[in-house]
Amino acid sequence: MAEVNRAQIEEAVRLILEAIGEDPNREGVLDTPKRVAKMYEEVFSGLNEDPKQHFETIFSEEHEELVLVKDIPFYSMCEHHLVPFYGKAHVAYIPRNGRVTGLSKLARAVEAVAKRPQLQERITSTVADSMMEKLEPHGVMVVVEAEHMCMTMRGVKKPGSKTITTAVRGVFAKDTNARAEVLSLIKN
Ligand SMILES: Nc1nc2c(ncn2[C@@H]2O[C@H](COP(=O)(O)OP(=O)(O)OP(=O)(O)O)[C@@H](O)[C@H]2O)c(=O)[nH]1
Ligand SMILES: [Zn+2]
Repeated sequence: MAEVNRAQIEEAVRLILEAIGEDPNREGVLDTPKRVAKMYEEVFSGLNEDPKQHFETIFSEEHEELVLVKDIPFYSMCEHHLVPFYGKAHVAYIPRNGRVTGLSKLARAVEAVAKRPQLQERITSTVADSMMEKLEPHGVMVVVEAEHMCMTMRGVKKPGSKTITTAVRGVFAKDTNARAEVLSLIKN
């Protein structure tokens, strides 16, 4: 995939500054195009990353029971408005055939998927599907809760409103108790 084109972003930001009626040569904003380009390179770095690559680390460990990493903070950018949405992701899975991955890899996958223009639903399902494909577990459950700045600072203006999305795969799709266990652990 193409790397971020910083010069092009700088040019675009200069144009935006001009278009909103700012003077792009004013001292305070002179370096803003450069700063924004650097920031976009950072916040969109996930475009160059396949979340599945993080699940190459597999330990052979006979634990065929729940693993949950909860309260993984993330920041993403809404693909409709390019403003942030952010919150927490909770990632659970039940390993199979000794295919246990590193705990940090669950957080790394969330990060890789979040750092792109995104929808909350797609973050949730992409993490779940990547884990299903690479770890072949009994099941995966991903819960994401977030606040969308496009709904708080503008538009409908509903600060404090939270969006919760879930993706359930494998055993979690069939077993209400398995889902309930994860939800109660997330709440406590
Ligand atoms: N499903 C989904 N919608 C999102 C997400 N982030 C932002 N949106 C919504 O995307 C929609 C875009 O709606 P449009 O009518 O095309 O754009 P808009 O006129 O700016 O909409 P308003 O936000 O209602 O002012 C809005 O309803 C946003 O709330 C997300 O992660 N998932
Ligand atoms: Zn938005």
